[in-house]
Amino acid sequence: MATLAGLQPLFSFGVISDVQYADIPDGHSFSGVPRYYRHSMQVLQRAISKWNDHKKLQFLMNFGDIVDGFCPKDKSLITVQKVVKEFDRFNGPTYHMIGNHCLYNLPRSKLISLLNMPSVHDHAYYDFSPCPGYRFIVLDAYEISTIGWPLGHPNALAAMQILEAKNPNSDKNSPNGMVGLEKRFLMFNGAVGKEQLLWLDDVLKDSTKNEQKVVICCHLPLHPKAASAKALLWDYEEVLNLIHSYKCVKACFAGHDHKGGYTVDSHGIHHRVFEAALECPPESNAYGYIDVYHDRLSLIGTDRMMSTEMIFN
Ligand SMILES: Nc1ccn([C@@H]2O[C@H](COP(=O)(O)OP(=O)(O)OC[C@H](O)CO)[C@@H](O)[C@H]2O)c(=O)n1
Repeated sequence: MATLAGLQPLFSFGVISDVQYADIPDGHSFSGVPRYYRHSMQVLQRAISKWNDHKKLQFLMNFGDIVDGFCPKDKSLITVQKVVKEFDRFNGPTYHMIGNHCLYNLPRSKLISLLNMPSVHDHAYYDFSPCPGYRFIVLDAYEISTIGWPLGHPNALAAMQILEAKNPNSDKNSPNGMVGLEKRFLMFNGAVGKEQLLWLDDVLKDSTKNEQKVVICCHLPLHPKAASAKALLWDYEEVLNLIHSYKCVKACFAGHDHKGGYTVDSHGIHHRVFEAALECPPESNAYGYIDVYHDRLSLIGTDRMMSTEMIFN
């Protein structure tokens, strides 16, 4: 059936990021931005109701940081379960990503099962195809990371080596004295690493063979013009070089940089970073849904989540 705007979407899905719920009083970020730890649950509740009312959303994408690092650690498990239970009110599946705050609370293996991630070999990266012409790839931005791995794990050691080489501060969350894009080498960020890049290459090859358009989802932003340097994936350049060697990737979506952002890169790929639910003052919202067409993605945002029309080259 045709609408005023043209054809009906092929499918639609809901988006939300950085709920960072905790049953603790309001606070603020390290740089002083207000954070509403309890209210973020209400943002999610309102989002779920709206998404269910819509009736035609096929699935949800949650861009990570389901729980905040300040959540008392004896409450981590029940807090994550509480937020997952809220997502479960949606009449369809939710695809989750792991964020740094998730890993401050629980080990990754526990998160992978709690978040019901369709992972293979216990990885927090995976892909799925909601319709024959589209493929979604979910990256794990913390595969190489000092957080979330058991003590002495090779991936944690590799991450520490990177931080030692790139960040001169004793507090590796501090960007003091660091310049430009080098500021991304902070402990609250991470990298996808070589193994995941090889997997990504395989999935992009297969998507190309199957003539599928690809949407990449990652907790950490992949493009410096869509986010501040302090929020970027450590190996964002390797990921960009790889996806630029294919023509199938149409959009990259992320969270983590709470103010949100958007750019179209030199290869026509849309990079959209979603505004955080956590930083919505009482009664305001940050969630949306995306209508997917053959030639574009149309984000319809609520309140603080900016609507964005993403037309393909
Ligand atoms: N200069 C800093 C900044 C942060 N920290 C500590 O690092 C932890 C994570 O920081 P937080 O701002 O909570 O991380 P988010 O994932 O919510 O947000 C990402 C950024 O906005 C990206 O730009 C936390 O414990 C901070 O206190 C720090 O020590 N020093």
